[in-house]
Amino acid sequence: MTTTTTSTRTTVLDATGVTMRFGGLTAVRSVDLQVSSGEIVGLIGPNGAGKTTFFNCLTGLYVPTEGRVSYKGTVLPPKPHLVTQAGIARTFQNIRLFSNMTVLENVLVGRHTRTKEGLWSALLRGPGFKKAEAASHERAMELLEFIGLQHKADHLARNLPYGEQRKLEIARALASEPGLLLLDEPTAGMNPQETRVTEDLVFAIRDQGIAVLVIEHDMRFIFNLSDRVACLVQGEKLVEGTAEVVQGDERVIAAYLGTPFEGAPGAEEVAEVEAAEADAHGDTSTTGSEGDAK
Ligand SMILES: Nc1ncnc2c1ncn2[C@@H]1O[C@H](COP(=O)(O)OP(=O)(O)OP(=O)(O)O)[C@@H](O)[C@H]1O
Repeated sequence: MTTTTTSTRTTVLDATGVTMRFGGLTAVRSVDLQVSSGEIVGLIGPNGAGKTTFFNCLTGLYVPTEGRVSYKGTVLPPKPHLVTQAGIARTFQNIRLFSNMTVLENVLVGRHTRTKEGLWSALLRGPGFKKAEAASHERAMELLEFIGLQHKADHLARNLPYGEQRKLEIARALASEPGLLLLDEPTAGMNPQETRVTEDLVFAIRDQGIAVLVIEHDMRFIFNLSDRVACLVQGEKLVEGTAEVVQGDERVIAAYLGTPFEGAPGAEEVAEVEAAEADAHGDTSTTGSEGDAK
């Protein structure tokens, strides 16, 4: 359902009650998240909180055990290529470039969901195909210019420095002309200078009308960047709000420091396990544990 959230903004992504279980482990538990056009939303949480699993549910890599994911009012089919076709593109935590292809070819690969020319047209290399090929090439070069890598168009991807490989992944994702871009730890492994450049790049992407949802562990980066931040802890959304709200929430601080807090996700289960362990050791006291809420 596409709803107007402010005067001009519309809901691009609407995830409702998304739950993902792997056997006995609930990696994501009943998470709701909306992203509107023109917005940058940050997704934070300690290691293992379920952030990437949630991304995988949004992009069709996983079929959520429960819940629903809609893009611009249409429920998404759980197939990655159909999700890309619908308008959601992503990058991965671990860079997934075609290392033996050139920089330009990597971006061209990202355009395949937007080229209409079929197999026969490609094999016969007719005028329709040549025209489409030229248009794709032009668009790919524009994107390389946008990320500042046009001068390396014919370099092999594997020869790029790490920071540039991350940028190339973003260009490849943009080549599919998304309305929503999901970035999974875009500054991982970057130095502070590269991180600043990436921050400007994400703002520029947003200014082109693309909504952005970004997972990051670099708190300065995420709080500078995001209009709104959601924090996952043990698969549950603990809090969502502006940088000030989330930064000031004691539960978020506690979750990062591993300090237990009242009502923490999983706290009941931890208490049960502790009680069972204490019973097994013939100890009647269940207190005294300094274990975290994980
Ligand atoms: N395919 C899978 N099968 C079984 N368990 C999984 C699978 N994928 C993720 N998990 C588990 O789900 C939980 C959440 O993992 P996930 O990678 O989503 O966390 P994360 O918040 O992205 O962590 P990080 O910040 O370290 O990347 C972890 O306990 C992880 O081991």
